[in-house]
Amino acid sequence: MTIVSFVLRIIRSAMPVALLYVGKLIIDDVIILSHNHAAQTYHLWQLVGLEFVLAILTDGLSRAITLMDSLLGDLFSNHTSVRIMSHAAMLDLDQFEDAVFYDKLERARQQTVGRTILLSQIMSQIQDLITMAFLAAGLMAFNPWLIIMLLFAIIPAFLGESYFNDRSYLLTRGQTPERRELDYVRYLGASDETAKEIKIFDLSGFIIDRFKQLSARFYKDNKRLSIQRSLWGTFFAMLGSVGYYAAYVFIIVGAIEGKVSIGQLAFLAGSFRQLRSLLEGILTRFTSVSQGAIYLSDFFDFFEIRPKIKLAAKPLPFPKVIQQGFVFEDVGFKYVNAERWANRHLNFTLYPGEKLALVGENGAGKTTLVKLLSRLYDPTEGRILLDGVDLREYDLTDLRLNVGVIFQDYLRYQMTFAQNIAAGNINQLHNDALIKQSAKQSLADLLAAKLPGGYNQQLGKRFADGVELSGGEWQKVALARAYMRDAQLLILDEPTSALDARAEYEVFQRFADLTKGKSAILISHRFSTVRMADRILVLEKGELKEIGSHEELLIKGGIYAELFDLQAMGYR
Ligand SMILES: Nc1ncnc2c1ncn2[C@@H]1O[C@H](COP(=O)(O)OP(=O)(O)OP(=O)(O)O)[C@@H](O)[C@H]1O
Repeated sequence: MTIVSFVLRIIRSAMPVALLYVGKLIIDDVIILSHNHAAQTYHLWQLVGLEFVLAILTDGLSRAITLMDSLLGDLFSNHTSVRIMSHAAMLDLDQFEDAVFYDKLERARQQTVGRTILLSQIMSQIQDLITMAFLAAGLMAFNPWLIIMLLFAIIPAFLGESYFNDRSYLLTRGQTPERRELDYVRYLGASDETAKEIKIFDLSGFIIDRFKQLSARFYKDNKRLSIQRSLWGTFFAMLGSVGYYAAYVFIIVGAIEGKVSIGQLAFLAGSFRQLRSLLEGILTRFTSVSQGAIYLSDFFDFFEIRPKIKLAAKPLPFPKVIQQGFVFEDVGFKYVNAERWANRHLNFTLYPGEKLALVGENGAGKTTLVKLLSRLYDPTEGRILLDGVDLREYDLTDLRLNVGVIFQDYLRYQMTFAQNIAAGNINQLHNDALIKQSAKQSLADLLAAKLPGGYNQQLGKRFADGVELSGGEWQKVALARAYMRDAQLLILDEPTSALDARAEYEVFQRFADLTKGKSAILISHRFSTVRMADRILVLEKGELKEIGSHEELLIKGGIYAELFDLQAMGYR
């Protein structure tokens, strides 16, 4: 389609000069005929017919080009969005936690909306330049000096435009973090997810003020540049006009002196008028094309970002049955921009079939440990072995299939009930039996029975006919995801925090049954849950402080015993 559009444009670019030239021939003919009434008019009517056909063709070509442009624009936009999503999916979690990365992502994303027309603009630019070349060739045939005069008239304008393009790009680029904040504030101010809290705390005034502050600053900076640009632009345009009119006068004088025919005068004057408006168009477009081109480098910058988690050159398949378990050897992890270690000096073994509970205060490093096990991050120091081999040697997809994690901040997909569960193993999206079985295991099946649409019920309030669930109900749905795959290690990060006491008890009874023979890690702040584990690992400030069974740790009388007593006291 791009090639067709290009060819059409080339043909279209020859049209103005052809029309003008036929016009010239017509005028010259009419003048001859007006002096000589006996002459044949057949040739004249042929020319008029030709001009008519050319005019219709010009119009048709323009429409075809516009159509192609809009279709190409849509395709381009869809294609780039897909590419951005696919590339983002390849990158690591910690890259998403980095502000510089977000700026790049944001700038790349802008390209899909703002720059879709770039391609058609470049093609229009080429088309107009070719038209100009045709028109200029006509002028050149008349007198080469005219072209040189015109060139001198337009060069300052081009230089001026590119200077301001650079400045405007630098300004916009510098504003990227604030623009993201602006978008975020706009989202806070008007979104279904934030409305409840914004109302309760009456935050709208605060948010609107922040928006006004940020947007006023942008406005001020942009205004200054726009005014400068416009003043200089006017000055350069005036210079240009002086050049055109000097050349124009030159031709008129030629006509008065009888050096050019009236037809030629009409042709040259027409060429001039067209050249002038073409140049204007080219200059304006030059601004957006060159801006587009500069912004395009951001687009490619984003695709330059490579994931840091290296895939093994010869990845090993995940063991069919884990033999020795996971061994942590002095594992430490520090987040990219953090001062503190989130995990440090971890030495322990998770045996096959073992149920291990992680306990520790907020920020002790429990979730981080789980992220290391599922290779969302690699350890900063030390290593994790699985059956004696470094986790990094295993095939990543295989590993993720075998290590199932339900995080505490799981997603509430605004999709159907069944799709929400199938998210746990999207290859089984159409396996209704498995979805139902998983729902049963997490107690979500009772919920499905109550929903008007059953398993096809749209969840969440964002789309039509959606039903909102309670916190605990969402949690049961998310929990069902864990049962969608036959993972050998199942990790639940505070999976029952929103469940009522009865549901929690039942969920764990089932969990214990369903994961018999498999390894599992539970993170919980509820000791009623924790004590069901074979062993408990107590973390403090990222380090392992105690490990053992509930009874052993109580006898030891350390941190675990203290925390347990504290909670038990609350129930007395
Ligand atoms: N994405 C991140 N970037 C930087 N630091 C982080 C990030 N996530 C967590 N941290 C820091 O790492 C430390 C451990 O966090 P982690 O989430 O592992 O704690 P946790 O034990 O799971 O806490 P909680 O019980 O509150 O869920 C915290 O001090 C936290 O500030």
